[in-house]
Parts: sequence; C-alpha cells; structure tokens
Amino acid sequence: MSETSNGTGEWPQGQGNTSSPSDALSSHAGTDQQATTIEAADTPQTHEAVRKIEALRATIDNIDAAVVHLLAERFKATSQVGVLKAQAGFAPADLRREEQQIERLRRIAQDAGLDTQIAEMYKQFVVEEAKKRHRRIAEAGGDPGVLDIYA
Ligand SMILES: C=C(O[C@@H]1C=C(C(=O)O)C=C[C@H]1O)C(=O)O
Repeated sequence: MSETSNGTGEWPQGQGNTSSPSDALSSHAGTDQQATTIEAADTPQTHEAVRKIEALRATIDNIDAAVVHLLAERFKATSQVGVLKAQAGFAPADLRREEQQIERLRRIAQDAGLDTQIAEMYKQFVVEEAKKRHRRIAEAGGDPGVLDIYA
C-alpha cells in the first residue's frame, strides 16, 4: 500500500500525482491525514470517477454559495434584533427561544434525513455568533455601525 511520499499528507501534484490513484482513493478514505487532488488524479482508470466527482462539485459549489448568501441574510436579521434588544434594554440571549429553535431544527433534520448533530452544531454556531454581535451592539449603545459593513 502506498503512502504519500512528501510527508505532508498531500499526494505530489502534477504528473504522477498518485502512482496508484484508486489505491490512494480507497485506502485513505476516511483519514484526515491523507488527501488526493482529484483534478490531478485524472487517469484513464479513474476518469469516470473524476468526471462524476467534478459534476457533483458543481452542485456542492452552488450549495455553498446559497448557504453563504443565507447566512449573510440571517446575520443581518439577527443584528437588527440585536439593535432592538439593546435599545429596549433586553439581554442578548433568549434561552426559551433557543430551546424552541433546537427542537424545531432537530425535527426538521430528522425529516430531511440529516444527522441531528449537524443541526445542533449549526444552531450552536449561528446563535453563538449572533449573540456575540448582540453584545458588541449593546456595548456600543445600540449602534449597529459597530459591525461596520459585516453583520
Ligand atoms: C436573534 C435573537 O437573539 C439570540 C440569537 C438567536 C438566533 O441567532 O437565532 C436566538 C435567540 C437569542 O439567544 C432572538 O432573540 O431572536
């Protein structure tokens, strides 16, 4: 079984990216230590797999773009909530709302066939980031300008 020769966890680039690409793809699947640059792994033996992976990557790229757009809109909305809370003298966090959100997201994840832990990590990430921004807004006396152009 071949190991990466450069010790970086990356297979060497360019010609001969992998001396045994299918070996590289299968034997190192699931380990974070090893990596294969798919583009450079395009050989007659792997061509079909490379073609399918590239098509799937176009979909993945579209999804990533949509997610970033959605996150931008979410943070713009939560920052506006932060301004309203600061001006009304409310605390940044609302734990009751968070409990309802996590329940809802777990249900949605289950229905969608998504690991509920991913829904929980998502919720944890966005809510903690939103509350950090709320605190910064509160410290600035309800001035959303503290976030500059970024929500
Ligand atoms: C945005 C709010 O503030 C906080 C952030 C939340 C979020 O990011 O969804 C939810 C509850 C609050 O802890 C809110 O109360 O709606």
